Amino acid sequence: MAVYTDISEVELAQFLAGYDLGEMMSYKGIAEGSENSNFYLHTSAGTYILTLYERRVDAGDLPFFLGLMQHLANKGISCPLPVERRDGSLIGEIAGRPAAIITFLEGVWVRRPTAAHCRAVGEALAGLHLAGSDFALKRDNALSVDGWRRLWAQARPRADEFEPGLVAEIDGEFDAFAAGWPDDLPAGVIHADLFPDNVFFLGDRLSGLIDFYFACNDLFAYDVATCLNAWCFEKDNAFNLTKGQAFLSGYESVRPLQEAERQALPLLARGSALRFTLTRLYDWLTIPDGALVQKRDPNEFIRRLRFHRHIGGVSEYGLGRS
Ligand SMILES: Nc1ncnc2c1ncn2[C@@H]1O[C@H](COP(=O)(O)OP(=O)(O)OP(=O)(O)O)[C@@H](O)[C@H]1O
Ligand SMILES: N[C@@H](CCO)C(=O)O
Repeated sequence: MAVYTDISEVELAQFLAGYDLGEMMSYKGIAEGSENSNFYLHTSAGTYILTLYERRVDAGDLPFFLGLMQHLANKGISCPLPVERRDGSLIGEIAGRPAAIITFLEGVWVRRPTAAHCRAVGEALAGLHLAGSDFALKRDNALSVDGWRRLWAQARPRADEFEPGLVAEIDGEFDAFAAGWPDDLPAGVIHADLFPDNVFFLGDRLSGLIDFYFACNDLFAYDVATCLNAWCFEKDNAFNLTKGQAFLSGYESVRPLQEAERQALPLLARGSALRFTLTRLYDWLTIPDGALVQKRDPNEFIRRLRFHRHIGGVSEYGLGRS
């Protein structure tokens, strides 16, 4: 599910009066996604996505997210283009929530990515990093080490209910980050959540990137690490070297990694695995059973975290292998 806020036809008609999108023909809630409320919107001008921004999105960040999509789309990245309102702004309000309309992208997300998909995602991620380099707005990563500490403070008292011993294990992770989290690697605009459900394909061809609502300024290699976690592990949580190699060689075909970025990958991948462990654990502990929201399993990322903690060297990700 992701329709937290329902809207009436009357509310929608009033909202659409702020746009040059012709007559409303139909709209329908979208079940997928977990953060915001999304609707397919058909008007006489075409098909669009209407998003109402919910709990994790700070309205003050919307100019960054929507401006970034506009910037990237203008640079040829296939991502949704926010539709301007009659007054030139990108953000309106419906049902008491900030809301925007963005263009509809063709394609489907792949449930079982192949190495070819992973390679295409690597190329697209590097393309995004380059295209974002001259985007004027800045946004700190609210879900980096300090943000993880805040989430952990809330989840920690009950974390051993999820898995006995988790409190001690995750406390230990924070010690590792305090000792060595890098801050001097190449940085810029990152997507920060480029999971399979945020990448559309038409066959093997990548047709678009969506969901820029965690985008921020941070290390490029952290985004690489997140994609290794999101794309290159199997359903049994085993790392797939062929996919790792395909993803990394796709990325490096557009933007080669510096040696310091390569060497930082195990720690960055641990941090990224912790980030998704913590948001999932927080949701697991706070979303009531029976709520319509789909809860994602923290265990998948606890397992990834353990994998990265014990990795012997970056060749185990497929770097430096031909
Ligand atoms: N521009 C678009 N074109 C086509 N479909 C879209 C577009 N944007 C969103 N969707 C559809 O809406 C769904 C949810 O979108 P999105 O991933 O942005 O939501 P979210 O609530 O932020 O989810 P997440 O849990 O991934 O953060 C997508 O899986 C897709 O089916
Ligand atoms: N992609 C995230 C959800 C949005 O942050 C996850 O799989 O936990």
